[in-house]
Amino acid sequence: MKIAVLISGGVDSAVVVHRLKEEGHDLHLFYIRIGLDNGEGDCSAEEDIEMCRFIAKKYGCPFDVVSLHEEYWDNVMEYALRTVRQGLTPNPDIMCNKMIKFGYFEQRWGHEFDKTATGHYATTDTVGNRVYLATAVDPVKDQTDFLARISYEQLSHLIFPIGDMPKAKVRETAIAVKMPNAFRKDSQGICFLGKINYNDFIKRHLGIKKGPVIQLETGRKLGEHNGFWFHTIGQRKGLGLSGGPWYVVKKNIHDNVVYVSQGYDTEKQYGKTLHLAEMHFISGNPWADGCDRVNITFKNRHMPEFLPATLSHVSDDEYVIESQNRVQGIAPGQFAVIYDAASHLCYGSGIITGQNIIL
Ligand SMILES: Nc1ncnc2c1ncn2[C@@H]1O[C@H](COP(=O)(O)OP(=O)(O)OP(=O)(O)O)[C@@H](O)[C@H]1O
Repeated sequence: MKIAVLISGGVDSAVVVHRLKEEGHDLHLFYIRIGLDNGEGDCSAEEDIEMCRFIAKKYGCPFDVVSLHEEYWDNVMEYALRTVRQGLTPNPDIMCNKMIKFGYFEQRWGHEFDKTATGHYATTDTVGNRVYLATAVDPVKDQTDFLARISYEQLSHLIFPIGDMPKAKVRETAIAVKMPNAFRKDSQGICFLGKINYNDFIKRHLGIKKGPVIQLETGRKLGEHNGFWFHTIGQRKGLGLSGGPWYVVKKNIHDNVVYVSQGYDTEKQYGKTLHLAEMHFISGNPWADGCDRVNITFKNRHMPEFLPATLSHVSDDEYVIESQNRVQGIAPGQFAVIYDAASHLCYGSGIITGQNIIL
């Protein structure tokens, strides 16, 4: 098969190259440049590209560096800043996969190949005659949540050659074949948060606007913040308050107020009901005959646990998740990713809406 391989210079995609080459495929490697404005966050790119060159040479594969810098800025960054400005919590990694890696890349280069491969920890499964996104063998490394917004067409063209390997095995393989990046640290989310100082970035684009930090239960002013856009529901660190722990539990965007609640066990930071809009099912709605309290599992952020719950379709654009257990930090704007009850198939995702943000 002719396969385009997206490589980052990291160990996972390097092992993808090794595996596919061993299977005898015809590979073309691509590194995507996604620097931010002013080159922000792109300092490691040259080092990464050198690593990719080395891997391409080692395996005798053609290698290209392609730029999607502007597309990244116009789509992912624009979305992230717009979302933060609205007081919501964005997920740039999800958008980067949908719009950049599997959007523009596919349109311009990937479509010329039989498949596009990445080092994501995910698998696919066929049920009936439809392909579904499915979870990785290594539940801690599973990255299906970052892929939960891609289209069926995108999914159909993708393969995830290391999704059936535990991370430890990936590293062992890299060491065994003397991959120069075998001991490289894992990156944390590709696109944005892992590479730059998030607060500096937000400050540069949205500025500073002082406002009060108020204890929700008592209405007492505890301090000042620099703008609601620096704070997200469920946040604990970076509030600068003594006598904590303090959690952000509510925001008033209109008046620039951040509400906090004290203590590990404060009920205010938990909820069991999540309201979702803009539901997207990757391989079509699995409950086309009706979705009323069907058993599912879900994630409301990137984390190893799959939370048991039920899902109901309550109106045209609204779905509701009722979680069995209380969920910490339900942040509007974030994606709730929907899995089957066995946490095997990833059906898609909806965007969390909520009452803890006053517009
Ligand atoms: N700049 C890039 N250019 C091309 N492909 C990329 C780039 N960044 C990430 N990828 C692809 O997306 C996959 C997932 O990226 P992520 O940063 O989450 O990976 P990771 O688990 O640290 O993997 P790796 O060890 O390969 O970097 C990578 O394995 C790679 O296939």
